[in-house]
Amino acid sequence: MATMIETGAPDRQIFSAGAAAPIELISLTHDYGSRLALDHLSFTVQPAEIFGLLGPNGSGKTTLFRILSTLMVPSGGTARIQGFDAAREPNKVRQQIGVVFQERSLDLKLTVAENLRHQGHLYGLSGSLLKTRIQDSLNRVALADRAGDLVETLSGGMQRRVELAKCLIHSPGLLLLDEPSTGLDPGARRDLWQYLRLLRDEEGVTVLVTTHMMEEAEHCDRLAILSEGKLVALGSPFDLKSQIGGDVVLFETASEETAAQLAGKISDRFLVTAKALGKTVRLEREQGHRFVTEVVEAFPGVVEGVSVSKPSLEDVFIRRTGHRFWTEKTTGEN
Ligand SMILES: Nc1ncnc2c1ncn2[C@@H]1O[C@H](COP(=O)(O)OP(=O)(O)OP(=O)(O)O)[C@@H](O)[C@H]1O
Repeated sequence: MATMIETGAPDRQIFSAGAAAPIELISLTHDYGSRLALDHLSFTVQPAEIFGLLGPNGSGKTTLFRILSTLMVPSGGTARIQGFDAAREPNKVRQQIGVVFQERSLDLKLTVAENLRHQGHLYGLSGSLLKTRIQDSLNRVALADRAGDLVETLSGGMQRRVELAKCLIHSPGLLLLDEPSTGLDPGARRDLWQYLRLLRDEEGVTVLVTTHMMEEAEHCDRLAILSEGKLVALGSPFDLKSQIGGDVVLFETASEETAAQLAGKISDRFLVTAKALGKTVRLEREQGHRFVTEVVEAFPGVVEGVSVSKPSLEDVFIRRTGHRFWTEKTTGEN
């Protein structure tokens, strides 16, 4: 994946030269009364990249998604889509985007083609042009042979692909997908990502996905990681993880108090930054396995469990925010 990003990115940048960015956020802010949901977000999404918005519950993904899809006007700052202001020029923006919401938007009692036909009519398409677009859209998601079937007879994964075909009917350059893998089994997820990559590679479509799943975020070319409405990290999954040196080492202890004490002792003795997260002590270190032995020998009887691993996106989140991606209240959802 990393190699593909490295070789693909320069081409995409050449492709983007001179054109308006698919998405440009300038100090974008939104509050719901006293609650600040988006806090001065600024970043740009490049043409023909799959861009992920990753964040835990309440980080602001849905709020941003609703602003980009013109369902909501931000309280401050600017969101531009292909150069158009999402708040001031919503109709122009809608022509540029295809949106797939989490909730199903298909009519189960109609056929696949009928669903697409209705969508085409909403965009002013008709006659032979609409017919061609329906055919093309279904070809793109490998469902042309199911055009005449009732949607209710398709599997969940196929229905998700019809949603994708539906949002492609007016040939948008930018797709906005809200938690696209929700409810899909692993095989259907793989298929979905394969179609997104095809759209990116063969048609230069830009894709923005929101997700709270690390494994899904790993598929993206670049990510914006949000926490409490703030941008805490921006970059490719590979680069973000590379910024964390060595291994991530976790020591489990019996209590939060023990973890806090152990973190202090490890920091003092070994001159590393060890942090207590609940009952766990976390640190980053080259040669993690060797270091584990040193710590266990130095502080006998305190460590109840150990893990050593390569940095993950969760580690990036912890490094940038100082807390876990999933708090005690939300664990179990991931
Ligand atoms: N209609 C609303 N009224 C008041 N506060 C809201 C409203 N919608 C969202 N919020 C608050 O704004 C913040 C961001 O919420 P948002 O739904 O954008 O997060 P999210 O990242 O999409 O979360 P999730 O993954 O749970 O969908 C949260 O603190 C949430 O409680």
